Order: sequence, then structure tokens, then C-alpha cells
Amino acid sequence: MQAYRLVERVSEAEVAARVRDLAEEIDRDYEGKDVVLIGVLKGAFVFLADLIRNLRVPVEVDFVRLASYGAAAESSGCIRLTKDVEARLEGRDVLIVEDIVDTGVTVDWMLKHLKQHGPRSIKVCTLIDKFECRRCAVPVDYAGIRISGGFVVGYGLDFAEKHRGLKGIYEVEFLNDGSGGAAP
Ligand SMILES: O=P(O)(O)OC[C@H]1O[C@H](OP(=O)(O)OP(=O)(O)O)[C@H](O)[C@@H]1O
Ligand code: HPA
Ligand SMILES: [Mg+2]
Repeated sequence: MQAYRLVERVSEAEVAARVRDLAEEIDRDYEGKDVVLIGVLKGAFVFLADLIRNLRVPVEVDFVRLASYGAAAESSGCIRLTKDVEARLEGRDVLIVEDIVDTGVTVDWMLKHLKQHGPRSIKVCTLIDKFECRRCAVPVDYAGIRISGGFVVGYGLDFAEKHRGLKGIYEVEFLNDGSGGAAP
């Protein structure tokens, strides 16, 4: 694997502040509603855990497990579902919780998949919106942090399954190892 170093992009304190802001917005919009949060594993588990502890509205939590990146820093474009939703969604207000929306391929797939369950509404909440990288135009209703590019890790996000436990968000800076390989 090409050598890389990590450069801090968003501090732990800033991430925590943005999570609190998102929880406030969601509390305002979902008061009195029958809410189901659906976390997209693995990446969303840290964000979802902190988000629900900042919310006042009562919510049900469920998960799906989708993967498309594997060990690469680029989407394969091919989504693998290895765990489906278990909660009843019909007539309920569903909020998809993502760690990052990048190409939009994952959220696009999720929206189409969950609509088949007949929810009353579906919205998308992401900690990080990499807004300049879309391959699919998807709605992002709640975004904590907007970044234009770079491959980032930490707070649930991985590179080849590493670095999910970092408390802030770090950019992976690929180093020229002399092999002539291009950085993604
Ligand atoms: O907008 P996109 O380009 O589709 O990228 C976003 C998705 O990619 C990552 O998942 P990944 O496939 O890495 O699985 P993981 O959550 O298990 O790391 C991330 O957690 C999002 O679910
Ligand atoms: O920038 C990223 N980092 C980690 N996982 C990701 N999945 C999509 N984009 C990213
Ligand atoms: Mg990943």
C-alpha cells in the first residue's frame, strides 16, 4: 500500500459542536413524529451513537450494512448489502444517518431501497458532505461539515478499515514513495 500521513482537518471539539447543532435541528423538525434513524454501517456507528445522545426527540434506531469502498480510496460504484433493515418503516419518518456523502452512490441506493418500505418521509443526515464529488445528485437534508475533497478518516470513517477510532477528522495525504504510482 502507498505510504500516507494523516493531517487534521476538523478537531474533536468542532466535530462535537457540529453534532450538537445537528441534534438541535433534528429535534426542531421531528417533534411529535414517529422517527426511525437508520445508520449505515460501518462508518456511521460513531456519529449515530453521539447523535442520539444529543437528541431529545424519542427515536428508534436500526442499521443496514452497505459497502462499496473496500480497501480503496475510491468508490467501486458497486454496493454490497450484507445486513438489511429490520424495523417496520411503513408510514413512519425515516432519517438515514451517514458518516459521509461523497459520490452519493450509497445514499442514492439507500433512498431507492427504503422507499419500497412505504415510509411517510425519508431524509438524509450526514456528518460530512463532500459536496463537490457527486456522481449521483442526492438530497442532503442535514449536513454537519461540508468539505470539497480529499479522502478523510476518523470518527467512524476508515481507510482500509483503519483509523475509525480517531476523535477528529483527518485527511489522508498520500506520499510519493518513489514507485511512480499516482495518488488517488
Ligand atoms: O457517497 P459514497 O461515495 O457512496 O460514499 C459514502 C459511503 O462510503 C463509505 O462506506 P464504505 O463502503 O467505505 O463502507 P464502511 O462504512 O464499512 O467503511 C461511507 O461510510 C458511506 O457509507
Ligand atoms: O473520504 C472518505 N473517507 C472514508 N470513507 C469514505 N467513503 C466515501 N468517502 C470517504
Ligand atoms: Mg469505508
